[in-house]
Amino acid sequence: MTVVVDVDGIHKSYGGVHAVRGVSFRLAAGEMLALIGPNGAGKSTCFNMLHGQIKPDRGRITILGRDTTRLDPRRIWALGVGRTFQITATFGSMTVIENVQVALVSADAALAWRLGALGTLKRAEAERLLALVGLADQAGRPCGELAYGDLKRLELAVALSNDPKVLLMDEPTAGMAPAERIDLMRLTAEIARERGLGVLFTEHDMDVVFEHADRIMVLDRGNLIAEGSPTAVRHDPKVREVYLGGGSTFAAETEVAAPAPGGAQ
Ligand SMILES: Nc1ncnc2c1ncn2[C@@H]1O[C@H](COP(=O)(O)OP(=O)(O)OP(=O)(O)O)[C@@H](O)[C@H]1O
Repeated sequence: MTVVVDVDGIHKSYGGVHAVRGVSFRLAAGEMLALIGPNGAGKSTCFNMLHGQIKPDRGRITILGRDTTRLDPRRIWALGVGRTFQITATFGSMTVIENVQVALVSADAALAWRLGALGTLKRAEAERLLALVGLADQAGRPCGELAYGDLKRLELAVALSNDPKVLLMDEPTAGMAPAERIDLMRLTAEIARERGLGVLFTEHDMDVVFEHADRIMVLDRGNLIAEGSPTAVRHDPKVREVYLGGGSTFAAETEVAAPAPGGAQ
């Protein structure tokens, strides 16, 4: 097993709030690893530490063999870490393919686009990425006209533009219709397996999690309370307690204890 991310005892507090308490885990190449937990469990804080937006108070993060604990997001991205956002971050006034071209050539290309000179720059590579995510026929449309599900696919293409070995997806399917969610994560899982890409994702939709994660980690109030296969996590008493025993805050997520239709067993 090739370990692409190795997290060792990371902590983060905000004043008196212990957002993340001593979390450790590993992500392997080609693995789909889900990080779940109720609201406020610490998922976003973990993500933000992994991609460098915030620094842990303690602990160590190693990505692709490099200590990234104190690196800024740009340096982490340059190592081969792709990222998608909860809220899509595309340029609405550019065409679909221009968004990917800009990602492929980064800062210089944004200037080229403003000068109207993006032209054929990285066009073939951008076309390949659009084909990979099923958007080849949308390439010339203004990005602002895309349906939300297609925007999410475009974001995936943009995230893959630096040929990452690690992909961090913070609630990738937020705001999507249920069928689109399953499609996006199926596509992501296929790409992950083909390219040996390690994918860490947070997700509130338990059908998506149980259908597509190879392994699931459960956070509760900053602590990693369970970790294992979807079957093991589904039957873990601590997880059931967190999702079912905690009262109304967890009501929206009670599906965790119910068999996911067609989900992994
Ligand atoms: N910048 C901040 N300042 C103060 N407290 C914060 C900050 N960011 C997060 N917290 C607190 O840390 C805890 C963990 O928050 P975090 O956003 O990581 O949880 P989460 O699992 O991602 O929640 P959600 O599912 O609602 O996005 C919460 O109690 C939150 O209020």
